Amino acid sequence: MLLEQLSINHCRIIDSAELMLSPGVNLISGDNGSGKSSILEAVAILSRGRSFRSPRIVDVIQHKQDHLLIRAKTTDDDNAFSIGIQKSRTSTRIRVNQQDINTQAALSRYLPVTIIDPNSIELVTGSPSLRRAYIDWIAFYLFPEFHKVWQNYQRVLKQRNLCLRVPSYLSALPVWTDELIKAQIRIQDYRERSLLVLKPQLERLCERLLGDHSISIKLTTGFAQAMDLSAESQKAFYLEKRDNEIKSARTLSGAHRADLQIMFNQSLAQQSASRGQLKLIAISMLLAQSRSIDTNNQGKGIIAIDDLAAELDGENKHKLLATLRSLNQQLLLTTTQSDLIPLEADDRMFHVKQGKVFLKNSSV
Ligand SMILES: Nc1ncnc2c1ncn2[C@@H]1O[C@H](COP(=O)(O)OP(=O)(O)OP(=O)(O)O)[C@@H](O)[C@H]1O
Repeated sequence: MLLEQLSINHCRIIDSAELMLSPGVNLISGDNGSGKSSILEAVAILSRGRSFRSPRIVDVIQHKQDHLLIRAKTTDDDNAFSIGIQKSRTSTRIRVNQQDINTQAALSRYLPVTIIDPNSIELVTGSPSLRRAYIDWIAFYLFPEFHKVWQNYQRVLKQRNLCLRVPSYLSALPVWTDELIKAQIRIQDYRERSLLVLKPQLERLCERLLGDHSISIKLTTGFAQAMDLSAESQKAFYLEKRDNEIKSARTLSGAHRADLQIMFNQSLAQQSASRGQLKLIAISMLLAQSRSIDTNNQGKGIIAIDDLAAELDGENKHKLLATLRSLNQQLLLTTTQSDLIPLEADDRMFHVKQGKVFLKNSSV
């Protein structure tokens, strides 16, 4: 999938901008506060319905405007798509090829963007929900049916929690426990399969970016004790924990508590890696995520990096840029340094000044 054209209206400092993008490197340079990150924010909103910087859309909509509008033209093999999202404080309108569609997931299929920003380190150090979202993103793009399986799991979990919370629903607990058991066996299976695809990509990228340090990654099941996930074992487990769960009024174990355990030189990465190393681990994980969905090696995933140079020393920056070039994927890189990466024939350089975007010297 390639992002060919991006048009942004009323997104933070950007009133209106249009970018014709290269299939290779797109370098977006400008001073602090000029609007570089706002461009990536617009791409994120189109790809996943929300910004990576603020959970509230009201922060992103330009002051004195009541909505933002992001549109793009994308291509996949021989097909071209025109996609768009309009968001106000209270509503969202999504269009694909001139037709209104109902769900963000349907839009996301057209734009698999992996975003790396200075907070990406939280993928390693932050809450397990970030790592579940990370592995589920791969499953979403690799297995078209995964999204339905995931939605079903959320629905069943909600119902089961209701049984645990409301005494009059308690009699339905065994039914929803059985449903939950079935649903999480499926979720775990998709996650394991995604991890199998991810692992070799991650090993390759870590070798390039972290040299001799060893990295390994393991999926935990969301159950406190080591147990197999067979229906019988889960059933016995939930029966034993029934009173505890009723007291807590929620499901305490299961796929919604799963995690990825990231080991760095045989110790937990969060506890043993330096900040620079954590950043490189997170970048390796995110690049590997994007590589994982590119099963036919056609450059399917788009990689967007906000403030690439932040916190990396010269040598690591150099290694990262060489690695990015070798991936053969579309790249959107923001930087305050316009000479960050030597440009090649097909590359594009955009300059952003006070929310206006210029292609080299001409306004686009
Ligand atoms: N809702 C908004 N409406 C209008 N302008 C906004 C809004 N939110 C933030 N801004 C302004 O937009 C700019 C933020 O731009 P952005 O973060 O994209 O800059 P940047 O070039 O990435 O900066 P840096 O290099 O410092 O990260 C700031 O000048 C900020 O004051």
